[in-house]
Amino acid sequence: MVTATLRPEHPVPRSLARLVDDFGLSADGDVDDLEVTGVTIDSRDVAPGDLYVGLKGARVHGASFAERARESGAVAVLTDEAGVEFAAASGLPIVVTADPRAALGDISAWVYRSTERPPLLFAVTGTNGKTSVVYLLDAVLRQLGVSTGLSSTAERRVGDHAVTSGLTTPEATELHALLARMRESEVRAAAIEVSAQAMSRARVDGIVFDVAGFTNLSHDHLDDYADMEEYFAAKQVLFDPDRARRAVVSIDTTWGRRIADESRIPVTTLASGGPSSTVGAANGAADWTLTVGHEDRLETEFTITGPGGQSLTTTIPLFGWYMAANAALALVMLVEGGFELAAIDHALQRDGGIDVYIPGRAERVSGEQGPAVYIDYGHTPDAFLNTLDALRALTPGRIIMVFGADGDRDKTKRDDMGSIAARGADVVVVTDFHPRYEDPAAIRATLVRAARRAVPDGELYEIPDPRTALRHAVSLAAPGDSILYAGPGHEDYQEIEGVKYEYSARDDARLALREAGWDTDS
Ligand SMILES: CC(=O)N[C@H]1[C@@H](OP(=O)(O)OP(=O)(O)OC[C@H]2O[C@@H](n3ccc(=O)[nH]c3=O)[C@H](O)[C@@H]2O)O[C@H](CO)[C@@H](O)[C@@H]1O[C@H](C)C(=O)N[C@@H](C)C(=O)N[C@H](CCC(=O)O)C(=O)O
Ligand SMILES: Nc1ncnc2c1ncn2[C@@H]1O[C@H](COP(=O)(O)OP(=O)(O)OP(=O)(O)O)[C@@H](O)[C@H]1O
Repeated sequence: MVTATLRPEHPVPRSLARLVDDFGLSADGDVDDLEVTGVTIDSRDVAPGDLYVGLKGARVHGASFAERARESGAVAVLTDEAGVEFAAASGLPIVVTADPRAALGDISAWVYRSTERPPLLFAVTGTNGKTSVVYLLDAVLRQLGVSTGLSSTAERRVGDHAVTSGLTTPEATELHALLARMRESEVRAAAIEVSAQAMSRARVDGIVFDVAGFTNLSHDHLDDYADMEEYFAAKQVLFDPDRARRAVVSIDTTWGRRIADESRIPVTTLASGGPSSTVGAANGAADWTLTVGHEDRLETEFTITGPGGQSLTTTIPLFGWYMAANAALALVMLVEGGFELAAIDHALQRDGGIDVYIPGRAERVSGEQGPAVYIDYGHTPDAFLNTLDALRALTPGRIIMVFGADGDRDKTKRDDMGSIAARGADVVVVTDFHPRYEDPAAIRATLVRAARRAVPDGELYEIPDPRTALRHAVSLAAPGDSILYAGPGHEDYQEIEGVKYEYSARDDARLALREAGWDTDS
């Protein structure tokens, strides 16, 4: 599936010969009179006037798509030595550099002039909470009257124009095009989600963020990284002076404490406490602290208190300590980005709290009557721990949890996911998520085994089809109960053996509720 990208609508042509000179590249073919108006690494995304970059991939060399790129209007190819042979048949001039991926950020910035008058740039990294913080930043900025842009796992957005995202963090070509589009649209501030993979694969190269935020670090992606230390190191790079000017770091995990201690940029710390906190407010050493006030299923009240006793009390229309922690991080990032706390307070009081919608994050799809049903994007042990802990405090009845695990992704987290679900919920329904190329029965078996080991006599069902699993959960639920369907979040597909089948958990849950005679949110 190729997703749409946002590019400048009125690109300014750049001389290819000048690019070759400025970057010390070698050219095979005549580049003298050529101009480029864009750059992409995907032949399916080529626009007329593009420089097509053929990257060596895990499956195939991108240069082998040069002919397709030419048919779509590419004017030249940039590739490595190995790619020259593949690109030759296209007849396009070929520009060569030893490591095109390493050059991609700077070259994209040059083509799109994206570093000229950029918006105020916020970056958010961490295992869980990145998307949430990005949406929270965006919401408060809008409430302050600022024109915004964002890049998240769910969507890329410039003003009110949005497209669905492919990756969490776009490749450098797409990201610089997005920033150029933001400049065209007079966007003043942008929030960008930065994954560890993005740092490891040079996707945010060529950008210096004004404020970088760190949420937390917990078990995930150990298919990509050898261990937690390597995973941490990938994220820590964001807090170097050539990547970010200043940082706001949650020190709820010891990893955050390390970033705060080891970083060479100014760091403001935040302590929120909470169930997975390993440091927390208890050590009293943070610049800002979070206190959670009244909580119910519809909103959470919280206070942040900072240097000199300055404070702000507000609400988010979401449940859970962890969402308040995400909001606190967003607010402190805004303060570090130059917005005055008093102005933020004024806007939030005027609007009755933070006016945010985060697609598929603890999103309630049920109505007033019947069980509460939440669709969530949680797919890590720590996400399970936090959402279940928050839900327990708000659920007078039973918690029924429906979940599966990603195929072809970190298998080592499945045991913890199964056992945390069994311990935190009253009933678990194990189902299929995205099996990809793995045997779905084997994925379920691991989750079921872990759940049984943790709670041997727990109520557990194994139902492969997610639609049937959800209906079974609804049939078990009564008013006062909560159903937490963790995994699919905002997604509108299920991926099986390379094919993405249409499936929206949010829509299906609404349908299942109506079938059972309960009302829904819409
Ligand atoms: C493991 C990994 O990172 N793979 C990425 C990699 O794929 P690949 O090396 O297999 O590429 P390939 O299919 O061999 O193709 C080689 C080149 O040919 C190009 N191509 C390919 C086919 C075609 O028709 N035309 C074409 O031009 C491709 O754009 C690519 O440049 O390059 C592709 C192009 O950019 C990425 O889409 C792909 O990300 C895959 C989809 C992926 O799942 N990545 C994950 C690990 C990831 O990055 N995740 C993080 C989120 C983590 C979180 O949950 O927090 C993220 O930031 O999204
Ligand atoms: N601060 C937090 N601490 C722990 N878990 C959280 C936190 N914020 C969100 N979560 C859980 O993680 C899930 C994913 O949240 P979110 O999408 O904001 O994180 P993310 O870092 O963007 O993840 P991804 O990159 O996979 O999209 C949520 O649905 C929730 O279950």
